[in-house]
Amino acid sequence: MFKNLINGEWLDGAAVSRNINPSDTRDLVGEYAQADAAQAELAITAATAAFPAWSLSTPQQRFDILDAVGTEILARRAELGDLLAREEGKTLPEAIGEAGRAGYIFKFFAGEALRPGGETMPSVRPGVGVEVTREAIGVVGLITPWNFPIAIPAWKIAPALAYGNCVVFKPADLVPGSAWALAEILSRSGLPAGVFNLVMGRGSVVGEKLLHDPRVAAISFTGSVATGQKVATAAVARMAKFQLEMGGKNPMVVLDDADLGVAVNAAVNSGFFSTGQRCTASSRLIVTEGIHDRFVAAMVEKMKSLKVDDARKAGTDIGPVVDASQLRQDTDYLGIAQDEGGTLAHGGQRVETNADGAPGFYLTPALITNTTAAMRINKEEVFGPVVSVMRAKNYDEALALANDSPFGLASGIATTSLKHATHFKRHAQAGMVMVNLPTAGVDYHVPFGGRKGSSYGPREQGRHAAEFYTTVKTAYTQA
Ligand SMILES: NC(=O)C1=CN([C@@H]2O[C@H](COP(=O)(O)OP(=O)(O)OC[C@H]3O[C@@H](n4cnc5c(N)ncnc54)[C@H](OP(=O)(O)O)[C@@H]3O)[C@@H](O)[C@H]2O)C=CC1
Ligand SMILES: O=C(O)CCC(=O)C(=O)O
Repeated sequence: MFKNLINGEWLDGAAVSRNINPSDTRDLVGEYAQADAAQAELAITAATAAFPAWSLSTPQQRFDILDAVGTEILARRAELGDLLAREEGKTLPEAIGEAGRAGYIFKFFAGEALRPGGETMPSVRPGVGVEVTREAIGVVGLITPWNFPIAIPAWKIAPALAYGNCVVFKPADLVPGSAWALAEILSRSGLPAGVFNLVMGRGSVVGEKLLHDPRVAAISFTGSVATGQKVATAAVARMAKFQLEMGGKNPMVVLDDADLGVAVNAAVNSGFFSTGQRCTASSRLIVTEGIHDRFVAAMVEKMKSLKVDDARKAGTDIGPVVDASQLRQDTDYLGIAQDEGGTLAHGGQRVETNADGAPGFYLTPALITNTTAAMRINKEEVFGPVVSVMRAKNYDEALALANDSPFGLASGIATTSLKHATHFKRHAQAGMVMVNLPTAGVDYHVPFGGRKGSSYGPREQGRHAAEFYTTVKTAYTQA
């Protein structure tokens, strides 16, 4: 049984959760502790007690710890990637890549611990000096989703610690394995007891405790819009700082002048890789008249070559959906899209067993054509390997359709026109814009986040992470 880490000790939970491999549902990855509210309370108490000393730790101490954690993750990325692929279902190369990304994130924020910055300036009053510095905010509650079981925890935990905060980390119940492995590395890193706490357990129990405890100064959340709204309501009620990364309905515009191969590769990658379970996935393809039919035909040809199989098997392009509930959501939307008048051009078949006969949550990637902006398939996040195509008369209509969404995370365009690429970068209503690239698969050293219903609060990742994990102090001194 894998236990929770609270105040430097490994503790049994109040219950046990079974971590199941979605590629083969007979395979039990492990049994993991599930905390109750009392155990979450213990973790918050430990983090609160550890904060005064940790917030005053030196940049060297923080650098050494975070750098060592990054080094170990990178050295073990194949093993950590294997565990990740086994519990979440993304392919082994994707999972190893994600583990590597987590390692580099720790190294990036190790460096940031050495670059605290600050400003000094004269006051407008004679003889007075002004210093502007950043300080840690306190205990932060980190609530993460299942689709990036090690990278998202890393990009919340590493900056939190780098800037001197103490952490209570609640991973998604579906993927405790990667979270536990990361916590185990952190437990040997030299962090004082209580600075980092792992509290595996249900969102409705542990997550809710973090939202409502007045000692938790800030909440960083990634997950669904519905839960994000709960986080916001609870945090505002007690004036806690919060940051939300939620859904996307990311468009990719394909213009007549696009390189067909580039456009198809970008659309297949960002629509279907990681089984479409990325908030940055391109789920709306907006294609201009002159290339529409050639593009759809090339997409279908490419999709025929995609191998849907066990996530850890060599040659698999698309692993299973994460669980039965997400699979139901995906197939429900396939039905909704067709009922609304869309055409299932390819895929969308439920596959009960993989090539070796193992039962899993397999679904072949689906392309739905003849859709319009009014359809639910173009408004609501599916979070699976389901992509729709809309026709546009020209660039202007394509841009308008791309921006016609309650979400605004990532937006892409495939074009060889510098004029259109430049205009799109300026006018796409999204936090991230990609030209001739997939909308998914972002760098780890630059800001990540969106607009409208996708995100709320300061950006994550890169140097911008300091905005959330620190608070600004302005000090005046009369000489
Ligand atoms: N933007 C993104 O990256 C993601 C978007 N999604 C979207 O969300 C849909 C549903 O996925 P799901 O996993 O249910 O997403 P949730 O928003 O329910 O889960 C995200 C995290 O929030 C926790 N949580 C759940 N309820 C609460 C609560 N009341 N208070 C505090 N924390 C809570 C979850 O815990 P627990 O796991 O224990 O329930 C998990 O750790 C997907 O189909 C997809 O559309 C999902 C994942 C990532
Ligand atoms: O596309 C990426 O690299 C990141 C996606 C992500 O963070 C998410 O899906 O939650």
